[in-house]
Formats: sequence, C-alpha cells, structure tokens
Amino acid sequence: MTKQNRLSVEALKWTGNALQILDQRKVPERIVYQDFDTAEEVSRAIASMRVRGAPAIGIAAAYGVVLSVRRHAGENAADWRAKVDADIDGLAKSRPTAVNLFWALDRMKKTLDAHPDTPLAAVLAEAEKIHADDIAANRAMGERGADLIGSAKGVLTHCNAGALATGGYGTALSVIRSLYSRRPVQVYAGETRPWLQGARLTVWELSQDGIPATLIADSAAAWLMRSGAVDWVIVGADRIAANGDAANKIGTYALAVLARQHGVKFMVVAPTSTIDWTIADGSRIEIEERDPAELLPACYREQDSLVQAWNPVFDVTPSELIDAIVTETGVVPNPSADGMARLRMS
Ligand SMILES: CSC[C@H]1O[C@H](OP(=O)(O)O)[C@H](O)[C@@H]1O
Repeated sequence: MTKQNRLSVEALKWTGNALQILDQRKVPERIVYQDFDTAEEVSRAIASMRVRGAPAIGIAAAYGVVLSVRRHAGENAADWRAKVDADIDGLAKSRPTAVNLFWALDRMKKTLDAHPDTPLAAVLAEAEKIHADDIAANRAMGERGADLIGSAKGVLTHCNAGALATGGYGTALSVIRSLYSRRPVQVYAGETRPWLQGARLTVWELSQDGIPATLIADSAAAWLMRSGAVDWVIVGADRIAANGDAANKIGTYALAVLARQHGVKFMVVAPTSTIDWTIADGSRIEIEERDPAELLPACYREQDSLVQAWNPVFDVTPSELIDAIVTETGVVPNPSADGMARLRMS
C-alpha cells in the first residue's frame, strides 16, 4: 500500500465507547481530537463544523444515533424510541444541504424499525457499515477518476473533499491520491474563503500523505486556468439532483464557468449516497447560509454596523457545466437526467 493509499488522516473514529472527532476548526495549527458521547453533542459538532463534509456528516450522525440508543434503550421500553427519534430530529437539524446526513439518518431509522429487540447492536453494525462502505466507495471513485484523468499535467481542487470530509481517503482527493500513487501530478488547491477548507485542510491533508500542493487564492483560479497549467477541476459535492446539478462549496459554480471558458474539464466526485433522487434539478437544493460573522472582520460585527455580510456556503453547478460525475458505481459523462437514470439502474 503506497503512502497515498493508507488512511493517514481521519475526521472521526468510533472508539468502542464514544465518537472521537478531529476538531477541524483548529487544523492545521492544532490537531485536537475530542470524544463525544451523546447525540446532542454530535449535533453541535456538526453544526459548528468541528466535523464537516457531506459523507463525514452522515457518518457522524449515524454514530450519534448509536449514542442515543445506548443512552435511551436501557430505559423504560415504552418511550425509549420516542427519545431516540427526538435525538434523530436534532441531528437532522444540524445542517441542511448535505443529503448524506438525511440519507444516513434514514438508514438508521429503518434499522431501528427492523430490530426493535436488539436496537443497540443493530444500529452500531449499521453505522460501522456506513463508515466502511464510504471508505470502499472512496477508493473505487479514486481509481475511476484517475482512469478518466489519464495523462493530465495539472488539477485544481476546491474546498476539502478529502479524508477530512469523509469516512477516509476522500472523494475528490481520492482521485488525487490514486493519481499520485501512479505518477506525479501538479495539484493546485483553492484557499476556499471564508472558512478556508482548502488553505487549512486540503493542503495539510495532502502533505500528510507526501503529496505536494500549490495553494492559490480563490481569485487566482481564472488566471491559473488561462496559463494552461490545469487540465481538470476536481471537486466533491454535498447534494446532486436527479439531472446531475451539483451543490458544493461556494465558489464551485464560478470554477465551472471559468473551466468551460478555458477548455478545462470539470469533474464532480461523490458517492451515490450524495445523489438526491427526490429532486429533479438543483433549484430545489437548500443552500445553507452561515453566520455573517464567519465572513465579517471583527470590527464590522457590531449589531448596528453599516457593513453586513451575505454568507451562503454552497452553490449549485448546473449539469451542463460538468464533464463527468464519478461515483463508486460508475461514471456519468456529460450528466443529464437520462444519464443519471442509467447510473441508477446500473
Ligand atoms: C466530500 S463532500 C465535501 C464537501 O463538503 C464541504 O462543505 P463543508 O466544508 O461546508 O461541510 C464542501 O462542499 C465539500 O466539497
């Protein structure tokens, strides 16, 4: 196993007694892991972005349900399920855009319905399966994406769609890890304002695997593409509609427009758990708006400041600007509703 293939970085880990989460608000200055042992704490960890990234959010929530069942199932059987369902509702309210959160919670509810007499063992097995399946999916996507990229000399990624956003190995960064295990490739990472997932997380995560990356300001992306240094933009996703429209970190849509302008290919890498088949297109995806204080300099954060901020943290890239959606079960070139339907049937 090459250095790029081992799980050198983990966003979260089930310790057997608690959910251990790397506090990503502090990376890379400080590497701080914290144990959480209630569903409410896991909800807060997701909402505050201690743990973030669509698949990682879903996995964390699944373990949050395990913690809830462990706490309530030993009580009076008559109402333990009501208390667990209340915790599940709390987890569902932690962040709105990443569909993996709701997909994972739905799987946990179905598991509880199917195993009323052995709930704790059943939900723990299901959470661990969701976690393990995500890592396997990421490795499969990495190979599929690397095959598609072939002999490209340079790639640009945005935000962090790596091991820190998933159960391990990453989605977009799994493609980069797989590429790098075959041959060197020039990796550019956008800083990804305002939360700096690229500048703080992606370049650090890749360096842990010995993969060099060049950090760029978000505003330098057009000039970089015009230089001809980049053949592909590779990103993750938080929710993909049935026609292939993809919600991802704010700034992704701009990169797709720039890529089309400069003849650069655009790849979205996401497990099928990120596809929301219930929505026909991206217009129905709820875009999270976070606290303006995450964007505003401290001097403008006063209540009566004339300076305000609009802080949407996702945007939607229309499928017509995407050259390929790579999933663990297949690749959808030039995604459309028909192409996505064929993926679903495969
Ligand atoms: C592999 S999905 C990662 C996805 O999640 C990020 O959002 P956030 O950091 O706010 O959770 C971003 O959209 C990434 O592409």
